[in-house]
Amino acid sequence: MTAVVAAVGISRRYGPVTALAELSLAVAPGQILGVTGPSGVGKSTLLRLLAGLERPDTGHVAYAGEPAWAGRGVRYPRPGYVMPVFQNPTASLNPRWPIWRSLTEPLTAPGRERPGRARRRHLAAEWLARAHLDHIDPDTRPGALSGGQCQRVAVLRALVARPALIVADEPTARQDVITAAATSQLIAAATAAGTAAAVVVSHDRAWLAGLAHQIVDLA
Ligand SMILES: Nc1ncnc2c1ncn2[C@@H]1O[C@H](COP(=O)(O)OP(=O)(O)OP(=O)(O)O)[C@@H](O)[C@H]1O
Repeated sequence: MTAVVAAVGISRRYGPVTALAELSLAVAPGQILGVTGPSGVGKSTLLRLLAGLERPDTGHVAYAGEPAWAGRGVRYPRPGYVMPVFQNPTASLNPRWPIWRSLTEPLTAPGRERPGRARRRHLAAEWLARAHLDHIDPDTRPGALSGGQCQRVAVLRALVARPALIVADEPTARQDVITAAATSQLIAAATAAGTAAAVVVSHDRAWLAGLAHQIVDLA
C-alpha cells in the first residue's frame, strides 16, 4: 500500500544545530504515527518536514509515492492534502475572525466548490457538535475561548476539509484527561475510514499509546 507520507534519511540543520538526523519512516493510510521524546530532540522539526513546511537538507519526503520537493517548492497531490495542527492554536485561529470562519476556511481552498457564508456557519456548528463543543457559539472570537477549547477548534479546523495527512504538534497540550480523550477520538475518527493518516507529537506517552498504531521515540 502506498504510504500517505514517507521520509527517507531526512535531516535538518539550523546553523550549527542538527535538529534532526537521518530519519526514515512511512505512514500508511488509516495509520496514526506517534512521535515522542524529550524537549529539543527534533519532534516539531520532523512535523514541519513531513508537512512540507520546510525542506529537508538531506533525504526525501514523498506524498502518495510522489516526491514532495521535485521542483522549487513543495508539491502536494491535491490542495489540502496535508493539514497541520500547531502547538499554539492561535497560529491557526485568526483572533479577528469568528471561529466559524477559521474552522471552515480550509473548505475555501482553490479547486473546491466554495460553500457560502450560511453553509459555512452551519458546517462549523455541526463540527463543534461532533467535538461536544456545541455550547460554543460559532460567532465567538478565539479570545473568548479557553486554551483547551481553542486547541480543539484548531484540531477540528484541520479535519473539516478531509485531508490525507494530519500532522499535530502537542494537540492536547492545554487539555485535561477528558478533553484529551475527546481529541483522540476526533483524530482516530478522521483516520478510521482508512484513507487518511496522522502524525501526532506528544510528551504524553500514555495518551499517545492509546491513540497511535506505532510510536517513534526520538530520544
Ligand atoms: N527555526 C529554528 N532556528 C534555529 N534552531 C531551531 C529552529 N527550529 C528548531 N531549532 C532547534 O532545533 C532543535 C530541535 O527543535 P524542535 O523544536 O524540533 O524540538 P522539539 O523536540 O519539538 O522540542 P519541544 O518538545 O520543546 O517542542 C532545538 O535545538 C531547537 O533549538
